[in-house]
Amino acid sequence: MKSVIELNGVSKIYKNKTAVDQLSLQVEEGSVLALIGPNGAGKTTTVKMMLGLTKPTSGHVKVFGQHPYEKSVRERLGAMLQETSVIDLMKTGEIIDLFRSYYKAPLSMKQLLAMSGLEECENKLATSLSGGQKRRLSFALALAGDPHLIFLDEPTVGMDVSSREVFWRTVSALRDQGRTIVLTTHYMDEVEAIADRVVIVNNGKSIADGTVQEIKSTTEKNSVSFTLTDQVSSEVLNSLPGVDQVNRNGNKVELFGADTDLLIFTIVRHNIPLKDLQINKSNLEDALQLLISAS
Ligand SMILES: Nc1ncnc2c1ncn2[C@@H]1O[C@H](COP(=O)(O)OP(=O)(O)OP(=O)(O)O)[C@@H](O)[C@H]1O
Repeated sequence: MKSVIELNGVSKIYKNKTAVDQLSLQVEEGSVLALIGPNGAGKTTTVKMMLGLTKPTSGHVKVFGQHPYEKSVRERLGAMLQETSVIDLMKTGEIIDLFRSYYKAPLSMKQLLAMSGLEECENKLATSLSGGQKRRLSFALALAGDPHLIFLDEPTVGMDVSSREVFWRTVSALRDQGRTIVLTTHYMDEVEAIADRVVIVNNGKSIADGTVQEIKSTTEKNSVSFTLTDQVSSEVLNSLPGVDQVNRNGNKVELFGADTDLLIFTIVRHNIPLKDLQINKSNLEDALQLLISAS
């Protein structure tokens, strides 16, 4: 697979604040990379360096094998950044047309309105759009030049559930067409649904890098919990196949083990008398919090 973005030992220092610290990573063509981490971790600064909007203090950034501030690179990028600025007194359709005019082979107005879910807003003044609609306009503008590489910095903040659905369906379709997508978000369900690869950033450093499953498995703590309806000793529970740990409070029991299917098979096979059985799977949010606190 070809790398579209290469970061090699990249740091960014603002006065005496190190926002990004020796970050190296490659982004493969046709993939969705999610950069996640707490507020102030350095995600937006990293995206801005990939876009050529901020120069690294040290290290190298290459996009399509070139410096990101080259015109030929910029023509192939689209970005939806956190600030949504709306040009006063222009209609949604007029702003989209203005952005289309910057590119040699823009997408059509019809395509852009459909992809962003703004069909009903073409003739509305941009200043009268809701917060979520302004984010969608920002998405339409990012796509105006039919970009090969798309940056989405916290794209769905302010969008309602159905807008989010339209948004992620469009992003998935873009990936299926071979577009490369770099995403930052604080919504872990979105990362689990869309990302091919996740890089966790904390204090400007990459502290984990892998697929969603790989990241989750580094900290996985799956369990089944239930209420005993008859006496069973803790020794018996501890000795069951697949059980790594037992937490018990009277007749409330939680059995931990990597494979919850095996835990259920085991408790059925050993006729453990129980009610209110629940399966508890660790999620990406748990993994993120654990990895951050351990770093
Ligand atoms: N222009 C700037 N001047 C000085 N410090 C800055 C500047 N931009 C960012 N920083 C600092 O760099 C650090 C990283 O900021 P950045 O915006 O990249 O974080 P982030 O991970 O995107 O955060 P969030 O999730 O809140 O958007 C923060 O401590 C921030 O205050």
